[in-house]
Amino acid sequence: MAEKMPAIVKTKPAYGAELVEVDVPKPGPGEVLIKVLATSICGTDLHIYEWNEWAQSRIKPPQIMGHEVAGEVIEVGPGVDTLEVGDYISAETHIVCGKCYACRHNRYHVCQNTKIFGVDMDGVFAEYAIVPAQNAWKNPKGMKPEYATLQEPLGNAVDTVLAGPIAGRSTLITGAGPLGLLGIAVAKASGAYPVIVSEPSEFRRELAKKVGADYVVNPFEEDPVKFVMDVTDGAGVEVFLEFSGAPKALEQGLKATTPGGRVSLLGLFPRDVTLDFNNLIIFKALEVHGITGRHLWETWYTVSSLIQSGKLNLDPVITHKYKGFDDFEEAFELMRAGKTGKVVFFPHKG
Ligand SMILES: NC(=O)c1ccc[n+]([C@@H]2O[C@H](COP(=O)([O-])OP(=O)(O)OC[C@H]3O[C@@H](n4cnc5c(N)ncnc54)[C@H](O)[C@@H]3O)[C@@H](O)[C@H]2O)c1
Ligand SMILES: C[C@@H](O)[C@H](N)C(=O)O
Ligand SMILES: [Zn+2]
Ligand SMILES: [Zn+2]
Repeated sequence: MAEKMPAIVKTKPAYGAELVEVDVPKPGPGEVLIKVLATSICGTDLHIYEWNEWAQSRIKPPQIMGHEVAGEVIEVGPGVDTLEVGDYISAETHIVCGKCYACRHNRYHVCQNTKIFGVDMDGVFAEYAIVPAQNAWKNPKGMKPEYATLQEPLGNAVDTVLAGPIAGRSTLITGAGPLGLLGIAVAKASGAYPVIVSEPSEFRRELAKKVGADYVVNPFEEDPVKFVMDVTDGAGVEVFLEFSGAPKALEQGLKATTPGGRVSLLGLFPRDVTLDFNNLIIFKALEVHGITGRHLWETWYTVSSLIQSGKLNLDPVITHKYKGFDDFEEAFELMRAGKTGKVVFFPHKG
């Protein structure tokens, strides 16, 4: 096996990243080495690439980027008895402590000592990568690598959409970025109707329709609250799923939700948000959920089954596929410009 490999590395504390030759790592105790078959870009990778305030406070270059992955185990480190060479895996990115109050209540998704690979340590934008065995998820052999790598963000979408009843429920999704698009796919596969999507980008509204949205609205040109009221005969939606992180979308979504309805919030807001809590949440008796990460490991079972059911319309979500990493800068710039859904790399060119 090769001793060196190309990897997308955050080399400096500045905008961008570099494609460099690095050593193929050796798995330590409790780790496995995988051959990366597919890996996809997350919004968090973009923040690291752009070197925003959050990245500056958390990332310690030089570091291999990336955390969404599908790969084959090619070497097993000391003490690993749950995996063997040839296993086809994806990975939960949150490395949890198992010891804190949250973990001891089986709330691993909110472990207070969470570390994330590709964020707090080297990641998977490389031909080979290390995965902690405790974070590996075994995939069925037949699952396409381009779907298997999407399971981690799909887990975010599944926890958002399935935080309450969804079948047959009128649903508003704000934001059709990569996560919102996955949310649309999950909502449609789960029987939501009608699914109304509010998204300012025309490109992404078109993608939303391809994935299965029943209605789309441009919130910068039309009032999405009036739009929802018209579609729902004045009732408002039963379910509001926030995937944009835009404060305005949150307010509009709350206004468009029917009294007694359910609100699940995944988008991260860039600043504190001011809201009329009394009229928008309390007097409407809304059920509000904050969503983070994935439930371990219930969410992974659901995601894997949804993919295997064939009911998730993922192909339109994957807008860009790259063999190798040579064009990684183009991929990141397209994503920055909002001209993509999910972007998938297949690191091995052969
Ligand atoms: N809670 C978690 O665990 C978790 C995990 C992953 C991502 N996230 C967050 O989820 C959100 C979605 O992720 P993404 O990668 O799809 O982000 P993204 O920035 O690519 O997508 C956001 C979309 O919202 C749209 N938008 C902007 N203003 C809007 C408005 N007023 N109304 C409706 N839509 C509007 C944008 O055009 C864009 O298409 C982000 O805020 C991200 O930080 C949270
Ligand atoms: C790291 C972050 O981007 C990851 N997708 C999560 O769910 O937490
Ligand atoms: Zn991520
Ligand atoms: Zn913990």
